[in-house]
Amino acid sequence: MATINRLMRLFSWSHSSSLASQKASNQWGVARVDRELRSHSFKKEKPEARNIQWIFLGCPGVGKGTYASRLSKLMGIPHIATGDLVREELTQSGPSASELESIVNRGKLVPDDIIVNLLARRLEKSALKGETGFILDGFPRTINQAGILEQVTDIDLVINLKLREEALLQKCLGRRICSQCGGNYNVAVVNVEEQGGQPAIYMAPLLPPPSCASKLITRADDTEEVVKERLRVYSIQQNLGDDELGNEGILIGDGGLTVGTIECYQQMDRSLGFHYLSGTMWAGVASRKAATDVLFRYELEQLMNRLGKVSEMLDINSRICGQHWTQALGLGRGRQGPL
Ligand SMILES: Nc1ncnc2c1ncn2[C@@H]1O[C@H](COP(=O)(O)OP(=O)(O)O)[C@@H](O)[C@H]1O
Repeated sequence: MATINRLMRLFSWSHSSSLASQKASNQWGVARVDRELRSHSFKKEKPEARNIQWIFLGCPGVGKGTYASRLSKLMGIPHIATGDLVREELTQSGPSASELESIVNRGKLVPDDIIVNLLARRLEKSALKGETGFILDGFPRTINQAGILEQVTDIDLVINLKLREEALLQKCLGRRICSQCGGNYNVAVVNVEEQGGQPAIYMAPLLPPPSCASKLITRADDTEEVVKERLRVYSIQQNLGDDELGNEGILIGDGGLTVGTIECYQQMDRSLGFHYLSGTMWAGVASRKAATDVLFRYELEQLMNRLGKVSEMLDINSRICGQHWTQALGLGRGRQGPL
């Protein structure tokens, strides 16, 4: 049975449950997962029988959504962003939506039980379509979420992206969405000076086509005050996890890959199994701006075509990753709280 189906057996408990009833019943959590696990056989699937299961983590504005959605299109694997699931939920009317809206618009994290339930519903849709893999974006964000995911999936790769706070703030404030087609753009020209040994960062804007230009809207939680709060919440998670995040393992990046640099993309390529092509891809790339442009111009398409079967990719990944991602996150040590 597909991994997603196993996830669904675990996650599906009340698709119609409201925020209030979920809170009242307080029935979601690791204890419940443990109970469910005991009543089912959760034999892990053979990697060759399913598609990839990757995770993109990183601060608000780091670009994980952009990168994940591009990979998703290229590989034909669903891109599941928990932030999008939350925003979809906000379009529903009712007391749950307004309570959720107040959490999101204050820059806080949505409680684990709600986010897990939203994810379960999304995965059920995937399962009905016969999809067997995913690129998860923005989940897990707490140790509890990571523990739940770990119990029901075999995560192949976790990519942890990072960027200096000045650049993150500029990127979040520059984000725009086309109210008609839903396309994501960024009007900010990110230009952060070199400081204390940290390299300068330049990122060109990602401008909309003329057809979207007059229909751009800004997310309600992308105001300076809320972005700063989201970055603060995220940095608490990072600080708690940094000692483990730096470990070599399936969680790639030394405490996170700093995006916007050639090295980041090279390291990401290697980790995704593209290392044997990096020499060709990066030869002659002279500046950071060029590196960013090259990455997106290539769209990784040619690389993916040459990469071949998913099983081959998994094999490459397992050779790279000496340590399981939960170990890298310190889950084995009974830690609780945010990542
Ligand atoms: N895994 C999660 N756990 C808790 N809350 C989440 C999670 N994913 C998304 N959210 C909520 O949705 C909001 C928007 O998420 P997202 O679009 O990923 O934004 P960003 O990464 O830019 O902060 C978050 O600020 C948070 O309130």
